Amino acid sequence: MTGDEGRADRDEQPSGAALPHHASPITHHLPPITHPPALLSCHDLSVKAGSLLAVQNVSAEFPAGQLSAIIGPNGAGKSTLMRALLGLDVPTSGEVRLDGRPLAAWTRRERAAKLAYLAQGEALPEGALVRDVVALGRGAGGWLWGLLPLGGWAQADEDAVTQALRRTDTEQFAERPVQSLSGGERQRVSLARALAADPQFLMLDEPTNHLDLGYAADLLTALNTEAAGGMGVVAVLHDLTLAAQADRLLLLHAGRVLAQGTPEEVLTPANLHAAYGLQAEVLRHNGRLIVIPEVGRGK
Ligand SMILES: Nc1ncnc2c1ncn2[C@@H]1O[C@H](COP(=O)(O)OP(=O)(O)OP(=O)(O)O)[C@@H](O)[C@H]1O
Repeated sequence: MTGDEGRADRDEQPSGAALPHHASPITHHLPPITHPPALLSCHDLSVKAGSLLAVQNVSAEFPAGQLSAIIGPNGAGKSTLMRALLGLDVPTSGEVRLDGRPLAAWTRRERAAKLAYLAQGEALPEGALVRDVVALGRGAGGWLWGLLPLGGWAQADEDAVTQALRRTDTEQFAERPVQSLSGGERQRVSLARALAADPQFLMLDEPTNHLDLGYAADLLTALNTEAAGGMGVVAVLHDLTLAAQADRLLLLHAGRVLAQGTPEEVLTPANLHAAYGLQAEVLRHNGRLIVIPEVGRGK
């Protein structure tokens, strides 16, 4: 029995059994049960990439219901950190926790049901129809010969695929082969594939790469919508003005945390100089931050 079930039993009053006047229902004396919000976190995490210690002593929290962006210069360790958060790379020390429990203690199937991953520059299977690609996202239980879902295919799976197509505005492409789509449209199909799994956390590595400003903004809007709906969204982003619209930022430099917090706390000229070796102005416009790097004019 879970704690919740026990609580429900205790709260239930026998039907028709009137309480004496002086006695108030027992529920009045109990504090409301509060569940801690879902959290993906890492604690003093160090991870090797090849022979290099690419992530060093990183502690950070990625709450559900928020869009968190991991930023930092090339080679800072962003992708390595994300892979470790997903359990794809094993840490050399420290640990990742999902809902307070070490990630290593979750089964592969449990992890696959909770965490969805959109890898950097992910290729889609040429020749496949969009709807079939999105359906692959429902394969957390595994696929037989890569074709048949092991757990059977229920109406709930079909509905989740349709919902994912709608949430990413890709329903219009559902019956088209993926190779007929533009880069930005394919990226939204990849996102739909990840959302079809109905994950608790959505992890994306440079999802706005190769997207024009319009598609990039659409994608960020879609991620904000998912976060507002309660999903934990963690994205590696290079564009700092886009990243400034996340709820939280984690700034990495040479594998270590240089700063973390709100965009206002992290995107300071001093932090940007320390991370990127860059003189930059940070402006506020209509409540948003805009990062303007100083670019030399040449001679
Ligand atoms: N297999 C490997 N063998 C050796 N070094 C590696 C390997 N994979 C990554 N690295 C190094 O680890 C460091 C961190 O790489 P990582 O891909 O995590 O950085 P990143 O911040 O995601 O970079 P980028 O923004 O360029 O994608 C880099 O210096 C990279 O060269």
